[in-house]
Amino acid sequence: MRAFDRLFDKLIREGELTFITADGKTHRFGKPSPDRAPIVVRLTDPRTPLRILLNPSLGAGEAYMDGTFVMEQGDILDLIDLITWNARYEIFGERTELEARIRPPEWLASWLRKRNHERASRRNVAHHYDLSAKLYDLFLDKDRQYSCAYWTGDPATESLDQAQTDKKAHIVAKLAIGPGHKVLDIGCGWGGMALYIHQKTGADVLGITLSEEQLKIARRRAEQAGVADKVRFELTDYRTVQGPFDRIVSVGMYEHVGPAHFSTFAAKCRSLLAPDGVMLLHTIGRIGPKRSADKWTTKYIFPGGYIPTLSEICEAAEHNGLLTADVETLRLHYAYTLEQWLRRTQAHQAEIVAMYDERFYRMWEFYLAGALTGFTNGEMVNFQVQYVRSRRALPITRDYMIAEEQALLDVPHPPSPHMAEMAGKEFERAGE
Ligand SMILES: C[S@@+](CC[C@H](N)C(=O)[O-])C[C@H]1O[C@@H](n2cnc3c(N)ncnc32)[C@H](O)[C@@H]1O
Repeated sequence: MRAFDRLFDKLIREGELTFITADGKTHRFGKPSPDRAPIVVRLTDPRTPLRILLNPSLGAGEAYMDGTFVMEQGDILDLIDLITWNARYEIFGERTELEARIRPPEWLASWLRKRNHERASRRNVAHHYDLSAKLYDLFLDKDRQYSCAYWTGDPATESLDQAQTDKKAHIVAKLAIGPGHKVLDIGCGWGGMALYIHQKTGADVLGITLSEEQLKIARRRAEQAGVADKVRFELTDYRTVQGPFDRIVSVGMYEHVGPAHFSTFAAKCRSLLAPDGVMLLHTIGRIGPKRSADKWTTKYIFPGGYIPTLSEICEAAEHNGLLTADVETLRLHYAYTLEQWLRRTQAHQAEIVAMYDERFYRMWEFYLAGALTGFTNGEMVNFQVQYVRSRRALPITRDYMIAEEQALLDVPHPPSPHMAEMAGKEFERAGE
């Protein structure tokens, strides 16, 4: 237990954390804080401290799933928040002494990292997205957007549905889509973005996914909306889709690509994009140095997952003829989104346990709580990166984005003069 005590002694400075171990002993760390209620965890299996030392997130995550890591005071979000808050400057992301001694260094880990070839990608996607659609209904918004929402109002009172609608508008505005355009949505999920694009712009859209469950639902939605000839969905890997497309959008999919394939992804998008085309990539990103995803997450939640840094994204684009026209960092939007997903999951605990079991429920709760703190205390943000092939593909200022977004949201706003310039037409300001 000495190494375990040393680890938490070093780590917990603000707030109070107590472990009660299987032998009934109490190990208290940190000090009381006016901002944080004390947290008490009972470890019912004597092996858990060692498992945590060997690999903190894997050891704690598995023990939490197994029910041998029991929250006696506070919930799992309070605990992960306390740990990641304290760790944010000191040893965040560094290894425990024991872990460092037995695990390969980062260069070797990244060399050994599994490549997401096509068969592996299909298997990885099925692991996560072919879970029951009912599970996703319980915690996502009505349109089943499974990516960071865009909060324009007060996140305490704004609805998740509104923030997800605003996300779609924010992205589509950056694509400057016209009615005759052909649009590709790489990683289309349950089809919400593709249907929105067609409904708002009249463009033809092809959405691709590797999840059979998502495909069935997306196709059914297009049929029910009477637009199945305009909004098509295919079970296709990004590497095999055929172009060209005037616009490409990819939201929350790049996290599945993996660093060994960033260049392939960029080259493929370049080859699919028309010469005056525009692409918008929306992905979770890492603000610290390159690092593999943690072991618990890749084992239980996103096998093959990898969170890119902005430099990795940009390097792949630069080497493959995609001009980065615009970058936006969404710093806290995913924290607000994940908080809603976590609270909804917790509110539906009984249904989720009935659908799967206690262990699955605790796994899902641990996943969302851990992800949330990644965006509040850790190294996670969201990047929206806009690409073009030609520097003349878009207006020269960003005004068109604001005008387009407001038009999509039906907010009265004078259209940007650059929109007319872009369309090669005389601009007429409404009322003039
Ligand atoms: C987090 S979901 C995002 C879904 C949707 N864009 C959204 O925002 O709700 C990731 C999507 O990427 C898709 N995906 C992952 N790897 C893929 C690949 N190699 N080719 C095509 N789609 C892939 C998954 O099938 C899934 O639809």
